[in-house]
Amino acid sequence: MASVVVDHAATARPKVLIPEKVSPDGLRILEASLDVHERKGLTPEELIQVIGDYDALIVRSETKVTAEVLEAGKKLRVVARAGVGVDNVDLNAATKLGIIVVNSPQGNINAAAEHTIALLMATARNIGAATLSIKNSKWERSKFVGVEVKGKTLAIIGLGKVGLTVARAASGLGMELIAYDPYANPSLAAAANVELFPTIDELFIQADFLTIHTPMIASTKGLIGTPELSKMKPTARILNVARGGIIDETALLAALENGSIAGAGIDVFTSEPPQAGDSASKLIAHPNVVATPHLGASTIEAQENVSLDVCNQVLSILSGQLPRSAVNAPIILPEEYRTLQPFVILLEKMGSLFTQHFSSSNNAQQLRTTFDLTYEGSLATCNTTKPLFAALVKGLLQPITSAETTNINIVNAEIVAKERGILINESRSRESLDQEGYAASVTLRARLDPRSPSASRGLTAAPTKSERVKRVADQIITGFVSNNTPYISRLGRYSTSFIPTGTMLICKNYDEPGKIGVVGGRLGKAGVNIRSMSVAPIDSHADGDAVQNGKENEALMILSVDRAVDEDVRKSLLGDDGVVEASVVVL
Ligand SMILES: NC(=O)c1ccc[n+]([C@@H]2O[C@H](COP(=O)([O-])OP(=O)(O)OC[C@H]3O[C@@H](n4cnc5c(N)ncnc54)[C@H](O)[C@@H]3O)[C@@H](O)[C@H]2O)c1
Ligand SMILES: O=C(O)[C@H](O)COP(=O)(O)O
Repeated sequence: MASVVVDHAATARPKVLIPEKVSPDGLRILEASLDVHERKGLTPEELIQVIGDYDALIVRSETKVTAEVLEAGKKLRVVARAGVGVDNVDLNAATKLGIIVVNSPQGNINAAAEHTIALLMATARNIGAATLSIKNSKWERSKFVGVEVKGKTLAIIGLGKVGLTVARAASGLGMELIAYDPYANPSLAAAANVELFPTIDELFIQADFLTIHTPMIASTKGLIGTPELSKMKPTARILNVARGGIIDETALLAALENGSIAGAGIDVFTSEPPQAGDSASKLIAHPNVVATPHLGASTIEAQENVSLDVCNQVLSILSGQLPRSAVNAPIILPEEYRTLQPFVILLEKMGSLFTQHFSSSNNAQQLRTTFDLTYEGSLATCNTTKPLFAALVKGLLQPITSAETTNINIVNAEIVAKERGILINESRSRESLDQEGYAASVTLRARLDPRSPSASRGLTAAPTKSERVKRVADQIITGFVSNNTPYISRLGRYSTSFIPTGTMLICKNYDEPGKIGVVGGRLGKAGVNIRSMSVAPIDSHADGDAVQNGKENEALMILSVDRAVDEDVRKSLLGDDGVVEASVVVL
């Protein structure tokens, strides 16, 4: 058994870069544990120059988080989008680099919906043009006669979170609601008084007002062009608070100019900010257009919501916990989050314990191992175990690598494991754990792998069945969670119960009088205090052979100590008057 010395010297506080205006409510909660640098107005080149210093980046829609930025972010673990849309973040590059991208999919829904209603009313009553006129000292009452929305048909394309919120508000204004969304929930639509249409065409024909609330994806880019606009009533008005490019700006300008529609309320543009002479700026200049500079989410309340949401997620990720809304990772339901979170900690500890306790000095080679990971009890019914898998890979590699491992997460764990030659077979056992006093447990079992330990030790013959059985019996860790605290209940052939935390000394010995005193004395001499100690006997269910062979007095002594145990101190514990094996693990 080898000890692995891990340097746990205090590291600098993680740094977070915020190159845009993000509400201070969230930033305040970061300041307690992170160095928060607000640096507005960085050019793309400057961003690439400085990003290498940062562990986290928080942006809104203005910062282009390109592959170059992400690659330059050598320490970057999370990009947080304080809002919904992540079209300004190169998700593929982030995923490849193991950088988690999180967003806040709920925080600004109401703001976007209210802004849509504001543009709806503004286009109906010519608010923009009338304001401009009166500010120019004119009094043009007859020029700005509007229309009422009550009794009019509002056609909604995309009946998701914002679309439904708009529908509910418009229903309160007395509007008739129709929608097209092939993936909409019909009962939610019905509850909001929305008639769902199976095809989009009828919406163009019937709409007095048409509003778009889809994401900007391949199927929605240019969704509304000249053919669609030409089907609309000449009195119709169109709104876009979703994304620039869903309506073809050139086609919209032409439709306004030739009178095939009456007006438009636009918050989002193909290029932001629009450049002089481009299609967006020509559209904005049209007198029948009410335009806002991407203000859909710009309310104090929404900015507070998204800021708190993503800052909490940044904190979670930097402290090794699960993010709530990772965009480039499987979504974890809130109830699953509660179940999985303590097991994520447990799995990381089990992986780290495995490497430190069982590995030889040739660690990287040793880890080319096949593992069986078995989830028992309530964990067996979880929809996803990906975070647990990732936590295990992270734990296995943590003691032997540095920067690379800190970047292991649910996004890249499978790739990293594959690269390292670690194979993990996950399985579920639905056997009840009622007798055990806890609801779920996990067992990690190393399988003898023809590629690895034997070969690395220079054994040429194939392992015998008994060798295989022995290895399997030797290299097992079982853990469970009780009151949100992780416990190890089996370590190798020994049945135990300890909390895997801090520096631990694990000694194998024959349970004879005086051994504990020897270990305590030698540690004391080296200035190492024992915080707690437990003795783990051989698990007779797991290793009947050992019991039969008269080795039942073999036991593990597991000590939690208050400081690092140096290699010479560890060695001083070995010997006839001491213990048979000793490993130091830092968990
Ligand atoms: N202007 C702003 O500041 C602002 C603020 C918030 C959200 N948004 C944007 O609003 C849009 C909607 O956001 P959300 O939170 O409601 O998203 P969402 O995912 O909840 O809803 C989108 C809906 O569009 C539907 N959809 C997808 N493809 C479609 C298609 N081809 N035809 C019809 N429907 C389709 C989906 O089924 C889904 O129901 C997004 O583009 C988002 O980025 C803008
Ligand atoms: O996607 C979003 O959340 C909105 O478009 C808001 O973008 P913003 O944070 O840049 O205002």
